[in-house]
Amino acid sequence: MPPKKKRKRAVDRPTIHPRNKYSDKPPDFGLLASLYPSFEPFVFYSRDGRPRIDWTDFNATRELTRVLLLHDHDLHWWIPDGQLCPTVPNRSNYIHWIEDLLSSDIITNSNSNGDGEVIRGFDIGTGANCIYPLLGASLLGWSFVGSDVTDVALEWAARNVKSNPHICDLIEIRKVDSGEKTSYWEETCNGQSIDMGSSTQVHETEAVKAEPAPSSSLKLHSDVNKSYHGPPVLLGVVRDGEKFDFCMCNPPFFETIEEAGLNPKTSCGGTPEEMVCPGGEEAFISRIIQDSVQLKQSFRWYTSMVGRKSNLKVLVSKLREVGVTIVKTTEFVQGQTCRWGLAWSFMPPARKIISSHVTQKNILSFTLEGLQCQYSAMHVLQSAEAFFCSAGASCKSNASAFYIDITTTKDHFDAILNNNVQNVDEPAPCQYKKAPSNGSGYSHLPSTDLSFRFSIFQQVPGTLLVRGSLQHRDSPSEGAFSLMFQRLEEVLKEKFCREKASSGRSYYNQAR
Ligand SMILES: C[S@@+](CC[C@H](N)C(=O)[O-])C[C@H]1O[C@@H](n2cnc3c(N)ncnc32)[C@H](O)[C@@H]1O
Repeated sequence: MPPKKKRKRAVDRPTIHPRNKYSDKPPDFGLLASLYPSFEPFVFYSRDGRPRIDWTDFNATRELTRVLLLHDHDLHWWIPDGQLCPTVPNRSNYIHWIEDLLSSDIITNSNSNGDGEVIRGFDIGTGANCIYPLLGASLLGWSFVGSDVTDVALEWAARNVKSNPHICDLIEIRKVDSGEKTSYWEETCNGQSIDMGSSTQVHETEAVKAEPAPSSSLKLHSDVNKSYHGPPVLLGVVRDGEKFDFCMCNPPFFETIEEAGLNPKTSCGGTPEEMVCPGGEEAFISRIIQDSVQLKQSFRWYTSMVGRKSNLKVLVSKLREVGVTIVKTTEFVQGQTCRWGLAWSFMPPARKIISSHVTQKNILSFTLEGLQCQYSAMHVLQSAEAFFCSAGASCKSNASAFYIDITTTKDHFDAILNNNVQNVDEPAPCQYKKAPSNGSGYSHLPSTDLSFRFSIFQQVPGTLLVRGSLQHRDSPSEGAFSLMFQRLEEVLKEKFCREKASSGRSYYNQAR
């Protein structure tokens, strides 16, 4: 019997972001107990002499969070009994991942305020604990809007902000109205609550109606998948003209409180309002996606935590359908549990993932960017096959590996290039000149058969890399191959891309 494949243990996986305060040194319960008498009763020593706490005791986990925020982050913090109690090292990982996204050069890297200074984030469902704004503001100086729906969350989030005068100017707590209107409610440093009045923006029902019919085909999925019927999430909460660098969310993961269950090994609290929403996290995050389709570049990055890998897959497919420019995922390992981070953007990419042409003559490639959402790689493969077959070439396709092996003769080339000549406005600066003869009019067409492989690769959602590779290196027919590939690029772009081929005849500038 072959040896069983060993499952990668959680221990082998990176569990903490390298910039996380606790990456080198986990919290020292013994030290904290000696410094904070209120924490001391919760610490006991196991047989190996190591200080421990009872993770099933809500009071112990809450006191640990309180002293960690105080000791390591200079933050004053508290939540009432039963509210969701965050673990500081885990929540910090999400903040640092966003920091990585913001500093990456994948998308245009300008600050939302245009002043290059304060990063502005939106925490969807900040909770009573208000943990992300508190950490983001104290660790990185970011400013936040933290939204929530429940009175207890709004009241305690505001208290937690007010208890920290050094960062309170950076955080606004915003009420999401689940009723007819969305009103804004801010807590200022001196404790005044300000009702900003009714929003002129659409409330939830209207927001749903306002979406264009196919709403980038999210409907396709929502018919079979879960849909959200709750208070507004982003649309109707974000104000007209507001810009953010990112949004983040630790969504209500579960559909029922029974499903949420009680993890017998820990007690982090969590009320039904915090943990549960109809349709669970899939529905909640799908709403964020729907809202992002409307809000587009109002946020540089949209992000959410995802609790289940199966949901992550569904959500990534939804994102592929709505034409985002980039999707990023990460894994957060938290003790024995795994969570995932999902991020997407509608900002233009700052750099090409791969250059649109490669330098080898016998391998050519181009990207199909801005693929219309109703098309997939399979459609492109089929069209390419039709393109070659209609010219009489012999095609052998492998649909599961997304390639076609093609053999063409001089006559096939003639057929393809003849068509090409009719559609090309400017002469291609290559060795093949239009000749005053019959057929394609091209001299130097291959005298022997030409075999090549046409392959398709998904780069990012909405972007395919199309590659053609000649079977024989240093073939004398490279030029003809290149011309034929140009023709194919035109045809595919014309058919599948929002921006048609005429706008990007980049192959003439092919670097060799
Ligand atoms: C799992 S808790 C997360 C709390 C906190 N961010 C954390 O990570 O510990 C989810 C929060 O989302 C809030 N929530 C539910 N629906 C919401 C909505 N439509 N808009 C804003 N917050 C919402 C809940 O009240 C709850 O506080």
